[in-house]
Amino acid sequence: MDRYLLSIDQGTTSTRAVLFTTEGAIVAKAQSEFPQYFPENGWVEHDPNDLLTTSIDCCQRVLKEQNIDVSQVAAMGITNQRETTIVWDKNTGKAIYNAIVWQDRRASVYCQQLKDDGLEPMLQEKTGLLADPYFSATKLKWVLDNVSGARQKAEQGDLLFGTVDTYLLWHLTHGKSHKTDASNASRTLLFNIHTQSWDKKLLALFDIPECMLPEVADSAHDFGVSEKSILGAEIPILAMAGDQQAALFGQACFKSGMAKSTYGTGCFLILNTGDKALTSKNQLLTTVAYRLNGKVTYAVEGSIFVAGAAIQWLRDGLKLINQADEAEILARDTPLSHGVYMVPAFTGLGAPYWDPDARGAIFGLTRNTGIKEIVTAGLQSVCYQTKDLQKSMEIDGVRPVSLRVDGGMAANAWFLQFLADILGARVDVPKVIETTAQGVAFLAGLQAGIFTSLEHIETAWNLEASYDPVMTKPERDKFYAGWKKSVKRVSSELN
Ligand SMILES: Nc1ncnc2c1ncn2[C@@H]1O[C@H](COP(=O)(O)OP(=O)(O)O)[C@@H](O)[C@H]1O
Ligand SMILES: O=P(O)(O)OC[C@H](O)CO
Repeated sequence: MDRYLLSIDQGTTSTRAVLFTTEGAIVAKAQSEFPQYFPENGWVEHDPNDLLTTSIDCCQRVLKEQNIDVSQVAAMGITNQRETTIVWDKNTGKAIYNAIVWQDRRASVYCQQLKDDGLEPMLQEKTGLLADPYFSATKLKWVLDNVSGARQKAEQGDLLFGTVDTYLLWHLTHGKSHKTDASNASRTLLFNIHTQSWDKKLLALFDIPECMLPEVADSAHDFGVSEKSILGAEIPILAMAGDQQAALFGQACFKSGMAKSTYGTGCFLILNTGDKALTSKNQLLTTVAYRLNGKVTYAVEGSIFVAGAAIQWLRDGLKLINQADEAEILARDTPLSHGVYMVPAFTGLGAPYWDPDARGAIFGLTRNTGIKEIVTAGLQSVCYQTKDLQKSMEIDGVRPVSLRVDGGMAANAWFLQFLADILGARVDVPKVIETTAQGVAFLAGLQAGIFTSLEHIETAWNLEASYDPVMTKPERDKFYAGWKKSVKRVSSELN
């Protein structure tokens, strides 16, 4: 009887369940979108129940459509949008407030205060992160400070905190397992990445009761079993990882110097630095890539908040295109000398600028500017932002030996060629671009003994296409100089 690995990939705009063979090939997938809530300017929320029900529904659909008996699923893994913060009552399982999404900027004033108080170097030293509202701690503090009765209940031990992995695990195991993995913990601003434990000084700073926090485990670990009533039989949950780290794993970037960049709603470039936790002097993040048998592999990360979302905005906001893939047709028909720059700082700027109050702009408009120039500038903005990250990594003394890409925008060949040109580096696309789901399936397979080693997993990664740079250096430098000038002009310091 065939056996399978099942992944839940709970993302920012949709949830997927992906079923893999025990060799790591995709058998089938199911996907569901859910509502986004924007209660105030800069706030982004999800209903936690939507995240749970879409996860269960996608698993049920994928198994049913393939007519697969649940007992054939050897193991499952959970990967998730990171940092998004949920607090729930452990007696009822009900969240006391909506999930506060990673993009949410409500804590920006508080974060500025942390910077003004000179606390950012200490935060960076312990956690590898910065004083930015992106991370969980300041969102969790907001819930405890603003939801009536929350702090008292938390102190009594009645409330639990989790990122989305933890929330799903707790519900799938009917409250039996309150755990996270080290890659997710490393995004909270509460976790000391050197000691691999919740940091007492940070818990005191943010005023977070330790009893709310999950136990932190390896990324491949026996997290519990899903309750029989949910999917028809118990399935061992053998892996959890933040989605970007899971993609690094799915891209088989196991050696120091290997990097991947995922182009979904945002873009996240992660470079494996092996057993060294590099402290960036250039505003990049240091993060746990994965932890196996207690051994931590670290990474540096550049996070860009708006990548594919810029194309979505051109489609849904400005209605300049009907479908995302039209962007490629328009770009192919646009001379590179068009002179338009778009800076999609819709929710501020992430790495390396970390300017939560910057807002977007389009520069260089003339009477000749039309739809195709603006759409092309949208695609190019994502390449320039990747260049910013590459430059920052170089200043920090690390240079990707190769860049493996994935995510929705990796379907756009024009974009990938311009990316290779602007980076002056080769860009590789794998055959399976569901690398996030694949990464956590690999991790679950490792724990189940289906994959015997990282070398074994490497054999399951296959190249689909490579893009080599053809642009000259003077041209590349000229385009990039135009971007740097534009990005300076959206800085919040000027507003
Ligand atoms: N051919 C394309 N060209 C440019 N952008 C695209 C293309 N296809 C999809 N996208 C963008 O990719 C994003 C979807 O990617 P996906 O990896 O599914 O995102 P997420 O997991 O963050 O929801 C959307 O923002 C969409 O605008
Ligand atoms: O849901 P995604 O794929 O946009 O990823 C979100 C990131 O994990 C946020 O840090």
